[in-house]
Amino acid sequence: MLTAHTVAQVRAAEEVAAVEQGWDGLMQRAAGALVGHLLELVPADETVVVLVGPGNNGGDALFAAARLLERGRRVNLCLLDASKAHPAGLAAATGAGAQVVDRPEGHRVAVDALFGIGARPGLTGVAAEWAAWIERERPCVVAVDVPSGIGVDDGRLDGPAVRADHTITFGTMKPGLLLGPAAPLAGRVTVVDIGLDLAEQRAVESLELADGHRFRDRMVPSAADHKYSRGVVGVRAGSPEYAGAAHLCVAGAQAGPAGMVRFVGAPDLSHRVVDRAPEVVAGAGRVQAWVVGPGGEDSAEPLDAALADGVPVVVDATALGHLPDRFEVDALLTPHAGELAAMLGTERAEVEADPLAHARRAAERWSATVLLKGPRTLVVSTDGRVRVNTSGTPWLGTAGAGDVLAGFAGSLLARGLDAFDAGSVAALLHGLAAERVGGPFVASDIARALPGTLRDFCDGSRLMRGAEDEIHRRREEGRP
Ligand SMILES: NC(=O)C1=CN([C@@H]2O[C@H](COP(=O)(O)OP(=O)(O)OC[C@H]3O[C@@H](n4cnc5c(N)ncnc54)[C@H](O)[C@@H]3O)[C@@H](O)[C@H]2O)[C@H](O)CC1
Ligand SMILES: [K+]
Repeated sequence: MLTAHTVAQVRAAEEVAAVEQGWDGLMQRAAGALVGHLLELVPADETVVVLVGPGNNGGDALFAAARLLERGRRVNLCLLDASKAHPAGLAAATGAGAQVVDRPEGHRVAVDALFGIGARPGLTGVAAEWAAWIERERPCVVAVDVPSGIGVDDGRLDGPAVRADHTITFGTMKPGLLLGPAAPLAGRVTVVDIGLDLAEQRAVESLELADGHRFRDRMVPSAADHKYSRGVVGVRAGSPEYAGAAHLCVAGAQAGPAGMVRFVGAPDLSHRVVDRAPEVVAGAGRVQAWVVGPGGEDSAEPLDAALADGVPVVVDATALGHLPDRFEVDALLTPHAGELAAMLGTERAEVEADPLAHARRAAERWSATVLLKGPRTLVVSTDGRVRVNTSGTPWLGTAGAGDVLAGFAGSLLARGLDAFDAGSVAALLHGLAAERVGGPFVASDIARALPGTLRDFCDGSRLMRGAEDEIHRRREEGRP
């Protein structure tokens, strides 16, 4: 599981680490880690330009520049404000032979050390000009700690920011490297250890395939299980206009760990669902969770009927327009940005600019877990926990993908996961299934890939196969 911490949490952990390592020690450790990655990332014959800001972020990079020069690399410096550049770092870099240049133009590799976690979002003046040069010329950019100018705690963009290919971040991920419009600006992120202890701090989390062991026992049936003990998931989805949504939601529900899918809808739609998926039981009956809304009629009735059962519920699409004042059951709301905007009476662009704040607001407002779909799907619980999903591909922007997701999440809920786990595991596996298929694909392909993805998640077999392959490769190459 990846974890990201806020600026305040990092600052507090730095204070503790500095008692042992000293502030200089911390900075040297950050610089050392940075050098190691730069030596790997930057071709030996390239001259690197380091964009140096006024704080410790610039300091990290100046000490790294000195060490690069000692290793025979060529480094130029662009100083945002020569009078404010970290004095000892600047002395070290220039002492090792770094040249100060006025402009970054002409370089093909840049290190972005303008601002780190001390930054306000949005660059101005010369820093904004240098960010514009990066946009225009697209040099390879390695960002130090964070791409300068992003909203570190929330992933907001408030004006220009640096677009990086790689980010070497210290001690922990930062929320802005994972979520919101800022996340894509970080490129590939590497977390390096500088001795910060954040283990006890609540983090923004991101599940990975390797986290299956946390959920395995709650999903894989035991020898004593039967279809009812595995959980029954009920689906109220589809309409004459959107019959396909019923099929896709059912397909998602069938791909999950529950033992049975029940479908409730108009008689001819029910017949069509059962014709296509003979394992489905049509008609009302006991369920452990409901999925309501995909392609459904714009009416309050399906959600009201589901809520009357008092079991957990996934609420999607049209049902999001008929929410109760507050949920009394464990509920997972699965809007995209447009739907969340409508729920909160705001604009889609507002939600896209600050997804975390809006998802939080809705979770509080309705006392429900909110899964906000997007390139980085967010899951926010009623008690403020946050998970961000990083799996998936842009091919997932395809009709019906959300119907499959809602059904699959419903199956996890029926199996006994709470809404936070069900939503975040569903988003992870939905994205991994998409990666597995490759794309282009249709939503049914995702539903078909989900059972194998779920199995790999639970038994770790793909990981083990990956590790075995790696061991085999190393042996063949005579490596340890
Ligand atoms: N504390 C340590 O010893 C360590 C820090 N590390 C690195 O340091 C940065 C954080 O450094 P800090 O000096 O606190 O802040 P910045 O370098 O990010 O910049 C602060 C400086 O810039 C001004 N400023 C901020 N935003 C803007 C803006 N948008 N436009 C103009 N000016 C801005 C602000 O007022 C300050 O004066 C951290 O990220 C690490 O890279 C290491 O981790 C080692 C330990
Ligand atoms: K930076």
